[in-house]
Amino acid sequence: MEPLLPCKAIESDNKCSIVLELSEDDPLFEKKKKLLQSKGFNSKERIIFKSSSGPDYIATTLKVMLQIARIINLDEVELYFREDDISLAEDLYSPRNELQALNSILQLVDISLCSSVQMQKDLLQELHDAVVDMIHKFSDSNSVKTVIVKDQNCDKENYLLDWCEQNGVRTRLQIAYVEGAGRGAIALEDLKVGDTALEIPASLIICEKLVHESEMYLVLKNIDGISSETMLLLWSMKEKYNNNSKFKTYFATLSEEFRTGLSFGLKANMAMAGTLLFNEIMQAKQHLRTQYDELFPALCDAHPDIFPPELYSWESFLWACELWYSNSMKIKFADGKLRTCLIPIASFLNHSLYPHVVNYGKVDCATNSLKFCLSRPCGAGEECFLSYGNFSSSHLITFYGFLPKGDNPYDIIPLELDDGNFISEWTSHMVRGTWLSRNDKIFHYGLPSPFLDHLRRLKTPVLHTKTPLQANLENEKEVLDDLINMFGSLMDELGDPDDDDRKDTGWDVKLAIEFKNLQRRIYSSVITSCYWGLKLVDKELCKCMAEDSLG
Ligand SMILES: C[S@@+](CC[C@H](N)C(=O)[O-])C[C@H]1O[C@@H](n2cnc3c(N)ncnc32)[C@H](O)[C@@H]1O
Repeated sequence: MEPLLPCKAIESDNKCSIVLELSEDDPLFEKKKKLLQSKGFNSKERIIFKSSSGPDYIATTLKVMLQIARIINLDEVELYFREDDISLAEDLYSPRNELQALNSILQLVDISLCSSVQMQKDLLQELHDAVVDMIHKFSDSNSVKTVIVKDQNCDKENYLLDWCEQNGVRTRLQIAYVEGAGRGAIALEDLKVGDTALEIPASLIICEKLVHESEMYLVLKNIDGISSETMLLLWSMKEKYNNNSKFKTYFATLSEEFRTGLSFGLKANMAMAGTLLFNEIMQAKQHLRTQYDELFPALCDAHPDIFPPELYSWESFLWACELWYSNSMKIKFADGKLRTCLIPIASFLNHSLYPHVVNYGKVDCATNSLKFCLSRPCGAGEECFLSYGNFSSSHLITFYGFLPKGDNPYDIIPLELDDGNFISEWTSHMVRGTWLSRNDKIFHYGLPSPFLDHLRRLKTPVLHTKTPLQANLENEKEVLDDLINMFGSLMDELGDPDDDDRKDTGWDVKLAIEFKNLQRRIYSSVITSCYWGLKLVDKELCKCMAEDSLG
């Protein structure tokens, strides 16, 4: 769930003002406040609209609001990699940020619409339409074609859909197989911004309540430190085989194998050696194995009637882990508690870097249901996507088993550096593919400024005999040379791409090699950008020396 923009609207007869406020609870408050100030804004800004303002005024004012809302909605990675070069046309940070910022403004306008007098209503409606128009324009320029796989049977899914509808689910989505992602949810009709694509009554959400009602709870509640997630996992291992289960039709739609990184075989493990993915998968598997060994066979030995040994093998445990990792959602219930849940139908929604549904995860107290409302339009026949979160590809492969299409801004390489004991805004540094940057100019080279600044400060510029600019440029060359060496060594550690066994068509080996190639591509983009940077710096140095020799 993404945070909602903390804004408030204030009204008076023929004008209204909207307050955009950066919450002091935001963990990135100081950094965002500084950025807002650098653009001439405070952490709390009131924007005034008058009914006689006219469309140009509305468009210009919305632009200002968007600038503020974008900063308020930045996440840590976006903040680290932001490019504040004034020569860049727009402060566009990422599709995620743009959609979140626009929707946060829309939400605020809509809240004000509900409680305003007629004159303000017209004005706010105009504002609402202008924001929706901006979302449409942005959506059109980022749309992806849906390819439905026609010859796949969806009987089980349709059966589940019927059962859910009989039990209060309202859906404007149908289930179909889509290319490269198993099943997905397809819009049955044109859906607009704000429309509810899917509504699930709380009674159909699978959560800890079901464990509490089962006989295994009497045993599990006495285990020190066991989490409700682990209890649910153990419950689902057994419930899957329960013919009288309320959720029988749901369990019938689940795959026998999930094919996430947790199921990678030996060859795939070898193929991804040296990558970030290898570390992530090994750590996760080790953690799960320890957890399993702490519980089994002890539970089966002590309570074979409740935990039949044939249902509680390591393989079954891993299946349940993959189910919960790849299909669960964290939901806030009416009592204010956050619970990890499985949600029939909603779990057919695939992930996208450019999702339709951004804000979800809170049970609506008025209807006691969970609503999936659109943050951007979704046309009839188009696949409706969620965002599972701002995850790197290694995380998505480990816990979900796929590499997302398109440029993932969260594919970062964390770097361990000498901290140089500098007081800095950033305590850790990272890089990502420089193709994601829009600034390849001198002193930028597509690389993040906090990282470059850190490296510059690690070097001591020679300032005595040369002009400061010349000294800076020489310092810059050393930084770039160091980077080329550093990323050259990292690239070598990944081995020769020709050694990757591309003939092996196993799904896991394929994914492992795809990831390794992604990591190579990131390293290679950094190296290429540094060589480009060296050229720019050399050119500038030549200019400097020519000017010096002219006196
Ligand atoms: C919550 S389920 C979504 C429904 C799933 N496609 C199915 O057939 O059950 C999550 C799983 O869907 C698949 N998935 C989700 N988004 C995907 C994407 N963008 N590309 C490929 N596979 C995706 C992955 O297998 C992931 O573990």
